[in-house]
Amino acid sequence: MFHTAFLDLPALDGAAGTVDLPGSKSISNRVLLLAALSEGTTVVHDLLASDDTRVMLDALRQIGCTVDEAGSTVRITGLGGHAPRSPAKLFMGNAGTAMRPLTAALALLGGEFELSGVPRMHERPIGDLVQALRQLGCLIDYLGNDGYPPLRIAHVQGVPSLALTEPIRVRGDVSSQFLTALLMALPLAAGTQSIAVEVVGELISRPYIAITLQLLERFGIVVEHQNWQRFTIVAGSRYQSPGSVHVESDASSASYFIALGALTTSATGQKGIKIQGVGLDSIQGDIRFVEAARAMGAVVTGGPNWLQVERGAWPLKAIDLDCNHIPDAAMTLAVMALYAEGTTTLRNIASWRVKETDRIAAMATELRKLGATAEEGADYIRVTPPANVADWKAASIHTYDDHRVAMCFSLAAFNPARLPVRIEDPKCVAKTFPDYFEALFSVAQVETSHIPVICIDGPTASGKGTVAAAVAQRLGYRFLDSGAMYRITALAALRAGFAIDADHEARIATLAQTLPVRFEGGKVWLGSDDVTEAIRTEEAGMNASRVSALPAVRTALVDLQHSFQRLPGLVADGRDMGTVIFPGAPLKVFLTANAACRAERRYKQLISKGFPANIDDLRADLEARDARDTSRSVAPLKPAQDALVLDNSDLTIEQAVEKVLTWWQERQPFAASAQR
Ligand SMILES: Nc1ncnc2c1ncn2[C@@H]1O[C@H](COP(=O)(O)OP(=O)(O)OP(=O)(O)O)[C@@H](O)[C@H]1O
Ligand SMILES: Nc1ccn([C@H]2C[C@H](O)[C@@H](COP(=O)(O)O)O2)c(=O)n1
Repeated sequence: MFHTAFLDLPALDGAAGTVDLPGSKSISNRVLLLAALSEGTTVVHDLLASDDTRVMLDALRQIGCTVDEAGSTVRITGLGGHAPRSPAKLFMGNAGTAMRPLTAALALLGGEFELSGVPRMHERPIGDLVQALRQLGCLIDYLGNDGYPPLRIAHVQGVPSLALTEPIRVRGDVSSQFLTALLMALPLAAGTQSIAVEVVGELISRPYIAITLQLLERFGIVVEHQNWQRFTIVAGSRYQSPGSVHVESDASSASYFIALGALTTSATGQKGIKIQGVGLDSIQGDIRFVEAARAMGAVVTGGPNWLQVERGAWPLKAIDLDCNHIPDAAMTLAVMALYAEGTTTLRNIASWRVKETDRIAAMATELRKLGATAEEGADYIRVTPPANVADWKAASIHTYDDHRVAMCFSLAAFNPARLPVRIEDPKCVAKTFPDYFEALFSVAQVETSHIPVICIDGPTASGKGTVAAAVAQRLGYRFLDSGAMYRITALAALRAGFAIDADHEARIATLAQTLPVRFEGGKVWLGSDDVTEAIRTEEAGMNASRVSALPAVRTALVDLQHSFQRLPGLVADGRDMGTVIFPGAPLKVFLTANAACRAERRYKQLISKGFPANIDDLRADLEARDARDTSRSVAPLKPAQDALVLDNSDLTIEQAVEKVLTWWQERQPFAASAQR
């Protein structure tokens, strides 16, 4: 996951390949709650690991369920008729799929609970559910504003006596989660009598209710319904664990990759995008996004657990669609509309206004930043793409702590104007798809020379490794420590019994070409040996300097260094990054510091690691190393012609990092809007 303040996506050319999607959020949280209410142990396979499932799991532990996690498999031993542990304060984050059903279940189970969330959760309505529960006889207080969380459930005496003879009435036109919450909780009270729930107003997002009914059935609860307006929980209903449940992949998450298949082709001739984990027979309503994508031109085929998507009509066809049945996935259509001929209208999406953010306003605002025309109404959005290629703009997309805004706007990186797109706060995707951008990059195609590189070259101990690593971390870019390649080569050569000299040049070069080197978890591996420490000694640095003067060795290491230039970008540190390895890099920094300063830094560095050191010897060594590195015949250490020189003798590390980031920022087309 990218924890950076923003993530810059360079213009992407195409996409092809296979993606495995994470589990469905809707199914995951429903299954967790049903398992918690059941008797016995349920093993849940392929559970989504995300912010929303995390808050549900934490809450279930707090109320007394046993929860054992092993990767994506979770074993839950439910309450099975026992009282939940109380009192308890439960934090629900921004997870509507946890807040609403838990409120209903705990209100019926009895006990004292406070349920709260992030500030946005406290703006998301829950009044209609609370009203329905109060109608039943549950005691629930608002702790902030009426109609909104945080809430207090106040059944100190345990299970409340409930008024079940009359049908329970609940509004269906604000959020279908209110009805889902009641349907999942009411079987707790349906021992001797049937319980009826009547929907007031039109039921929105009906497919989500269908998921609820299907999962209830798997847990032994039969619910009959008449025309989706009246639901009856049959008397004698009891939650029974099915033993194990597999969570299918998230159909809403699939929408980004279905869109990707529809709007891209592959330079390598591969055919489209294959999506694994969810198929045309999915129980999730958002699978009907496939119909909308087909209407826009996508060619979609599929089987029980997979989808294959290829570009069909191009440009895409504009559509006018009632999206009530696919409220979440429909956001992806708004971005696909950027690639359509004409105006796309998405209707009946009033629920967008009470989701993680006001999604209608958010989508309209951000689409306009890209150069599109976006008109918003109370329950619709109308999108007309930029009139010409030249009308596209490089935008910094604000994401409103809304995972879907972040994910669907990543698709704007395929714009015909070849402009980069900045996604602010990319970690918001953690709500449902923590590794979304990694999955996107695994199938996205871009000519390597278009992947941005920042080069930081300079003499030894100037701080370039430290600064380069920090810049890479701030941008979410990969990091290449090219000096490590030479250090490892020297070590491997000595271990193979080769002296580091011209006589052994060819053999060392052959060795370098096939180095079994891996950089993993902050460690450097040579085959199965952890050489992290061994390559960091002063002696190893001097040997690296010697080996790096052999032209054939330099040539042998070129491909390995180039292989680091991958999405979303690279920061490379060394001696010849800007002059030889990445001569087209848009930013080249030559980082220096005076010799006294560098010797002192190295001295402190070694002493802090417990290595003995002498500052005069260190200075003599680094000057000798500088002399060899600058005077060798191939790729000598020197600033590239277009490099910016930064003497950081009097700068702190953070100041040097900020300077490089400022230079980088000045080169970005969306510099101004990123300052928000
Ligand atoms: N601006 C700075 N102020 C103070 N200390 C710094 C500064 N920059 C780097 N250092 C410290 O100097 C030491 C050497 O830095 P670093 O290892 O990044 O240098 P380098 O140029 O990559 O060296 P080499 O080429 O030998 O690998 C580190 O301990 C680092 O924390
Ligand atoms: N791009 C590079 C990187 C390193 N070297 C050589 C010269 C250095 O003295 C030696 C060790 O580098 P360090 O880890 O200290 O950065 O490797 C080079 O020639 N070209």
